[in-house]
Amino acid sequence: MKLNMEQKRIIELEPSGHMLVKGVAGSGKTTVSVKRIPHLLRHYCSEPGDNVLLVTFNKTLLNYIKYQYNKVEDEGQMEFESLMNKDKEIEISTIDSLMFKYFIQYKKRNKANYKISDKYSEFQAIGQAIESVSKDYEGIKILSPKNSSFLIDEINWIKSCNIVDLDTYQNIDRIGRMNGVGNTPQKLLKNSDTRAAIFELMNCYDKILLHKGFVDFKTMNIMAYEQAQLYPQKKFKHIIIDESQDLTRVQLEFLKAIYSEKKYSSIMFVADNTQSIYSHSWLGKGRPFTTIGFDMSGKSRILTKNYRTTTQISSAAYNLIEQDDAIKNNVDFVKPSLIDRQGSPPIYKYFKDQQNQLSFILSEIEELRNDYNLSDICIVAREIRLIENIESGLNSSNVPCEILNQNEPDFDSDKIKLVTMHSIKGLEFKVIFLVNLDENIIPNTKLYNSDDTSQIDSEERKLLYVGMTRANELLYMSTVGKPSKFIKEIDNADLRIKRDCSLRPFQSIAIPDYKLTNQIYDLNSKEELIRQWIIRELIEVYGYPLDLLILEYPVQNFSSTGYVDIAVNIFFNNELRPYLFVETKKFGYGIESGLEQLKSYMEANKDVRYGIITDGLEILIINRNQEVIQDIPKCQPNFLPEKKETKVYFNLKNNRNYSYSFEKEDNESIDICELDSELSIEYSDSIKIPIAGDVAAGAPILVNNEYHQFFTIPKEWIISPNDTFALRVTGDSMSGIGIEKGSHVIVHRQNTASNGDIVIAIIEQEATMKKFMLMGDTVLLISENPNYEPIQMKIEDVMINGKVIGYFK
Ligand SMILES: Nc1ncnc2c1ncn2[C@@H]1O[C@H](COP(=O)(O)OP(=O)(O)OP(=O)(O)O)[C@@H](O)[C@H]1O
Repeated sequence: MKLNMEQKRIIELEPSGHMLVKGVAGSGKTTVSVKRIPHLLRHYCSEPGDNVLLVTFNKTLLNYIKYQYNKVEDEGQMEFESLMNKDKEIEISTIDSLMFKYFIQYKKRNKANYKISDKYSEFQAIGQAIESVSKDYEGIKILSPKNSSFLIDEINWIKSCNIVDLDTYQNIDRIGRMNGVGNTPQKLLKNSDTRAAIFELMNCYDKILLHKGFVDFKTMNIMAYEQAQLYPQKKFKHIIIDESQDLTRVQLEFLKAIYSEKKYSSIMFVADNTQSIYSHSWLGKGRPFTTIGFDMSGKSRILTKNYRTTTQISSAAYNLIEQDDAIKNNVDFVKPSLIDRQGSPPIYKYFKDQQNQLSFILSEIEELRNDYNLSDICIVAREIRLIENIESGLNSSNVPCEILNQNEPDFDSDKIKLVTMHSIKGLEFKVIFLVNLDENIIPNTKLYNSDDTSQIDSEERKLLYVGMTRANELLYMSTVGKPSKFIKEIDNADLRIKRDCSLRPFQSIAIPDYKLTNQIYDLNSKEELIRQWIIRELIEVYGYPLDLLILEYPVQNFSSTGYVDIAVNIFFNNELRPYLFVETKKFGYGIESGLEQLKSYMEANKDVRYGIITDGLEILIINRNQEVIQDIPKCQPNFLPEKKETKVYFNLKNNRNYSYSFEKEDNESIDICELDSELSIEYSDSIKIPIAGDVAAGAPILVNNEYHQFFTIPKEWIISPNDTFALRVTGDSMSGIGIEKGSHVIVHRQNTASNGDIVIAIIEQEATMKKFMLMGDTVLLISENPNYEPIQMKIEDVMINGKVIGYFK
């Protein structure tokens, strides 16, 4: 991997206290964090005890980082490996395990043997606390057992923010609240009895837990922080905090407490707020670094290029961010810049039921096995139960798979990995299936309450964004039943209906936008929706002009006539003939029955080359031999009527042949090449020459003066603009030199001629074109066609009207 300039600069930056590295998903934040370690060890850890700590958010990410190191075998990496093993100057740890060690010391110091509470004891404790506190707070509706989840969540939030007194709680902006239950307590107003009651409830709840020998996880964090402040066992000269946007205030303050600030020390926050998916996080909610005592002005670096995913996947994922003002307006928001890594756009599939989704996953995996290892594939869902469903489906079909174990994940095992959206943070796989992107699942509406649904939407949207940006190469997204509202936020043009196919997923079209309505029997039919979608795709994606499409195209099959839903015609040798037949069924109807019909239509028509059958969900494309092909053939220029006309012009001024092309609809744009040369000829100016009429190259006819049509030719080809005109040839007496009936000659008006000139001669008020030859006092007018005899005339009977200076062959 060749690091970019900014990545290199960050890795090699001279440590000078706090700094921030912001970056978009896949921009190399983790890569930079990890590669900075050997640099710090080598150059900025010279004193005994100097050390480096890399903190990650979760265990999977921690193991992933370690795994990445074992995998890479380049020279620098080996050096790093040896550094890692040599001594204890470096520690890579999760924030939880670091804090837990301090909690143990806290317990020892206080001679207490607290255990971390489980969910059951917490719910029991909150029930008792509600009962007790509500006596003193009559009329505070929130103190009800039905709000237990909400209240526990609020207590956890208070502790996460390290709010230790009521006054602070009464006055703090409550950002990022979730309740965890469907029913919804009212807004928690500042300086209210409700807040006072909750604070009291927290104290009571803690006492009840403590009485049973428990502290909850967030209290454990506070105890660890207190221990680190008072008795920091080991301080670190350099701390790098990956995914720092997800940490709570207590966790951040804890890290500050174990940071040893001295000359050339550093604490580097690595963050991407678009990936902040935890409601209790501190910085991810848009709070400035000054709230934790750091002023980041002039101390932040930005990485904008997403190296992980293809341009197509990045663009599709970014649609979600575009919809979210809260994310875009965040001070630390970084807009991704695309790198040119082309690949397939994400594939979006809709399914009626779980079984169909599973069958699709199984059949795709079967295909993918040709190009990928099973360990390259990861299936991701919002909830663990959904992952377990897929796991059991894969197991029943004997497809090796495993739910990624947080503690000892085996990234290499030849098994498909299954993981929740929360745990896939920081990881990446070549192929990702995001399954069950269904209504109520994402956003998880169970988390909604009355006043902060947009906050929850924002968090859930980021979760989907995180999931989408984990894919290196291929991303599948699927829905069972009603799709998540986030799917609509992704531009349909950024999605595809299947692999290696340009067709975009079905989208309904409003009746006023229907095409070819004069050919439709029933505008309201369900089939018409599908037909109009395919018509739009044929035009917009595959480039077929609307006027080549015919609806209800008749096909004669023995004695009966069938009607194909859409026939796409093409021009073949300037003749229209059907090329594609499309049969459509109503949405989700299935394509089996239609396929047989399509095949019979194709057999009955000898011209058609391809057939398509679709019900908006499934699509099958077959060729003439009834073989399945992946994509609909695109419209080719030679399928269309010729727009350009090319003639050969023979210029009698220099005796050279030119290829002369012009647009049929705009004959002023011309293209001229010397014949047999591809190179266009530059000419200084062009001029419009009127077609003055016909000239019979056989029997002479009258030259008239009505100029309706023109030729555009280079000025260099003529003698004088005002004396030049063109005539259409109606006879064949000059065919021997290539002046055929129907072609045109360019004439310079003059009344003299030299021997050998081709002239327009007026004889008895009629024009004729002949070769001029003066013989004494008679003129010979010679045809270039052995069928015609020369005409001999007295010189006074012949009037020369002009000389041919060139002609189109
Ligand atoms: N300069 C580079 N050239 C090529 N690949 C790179 C470069 N920098 C990073 N990558 C690759 O891009 C992918 C993403 O890198 P990394 O995981 O460090 O990004 P990140 O910013 O931490 O992502 P996220 O925040 O989404 O977890 C990795 O596969 C990494 O190897």
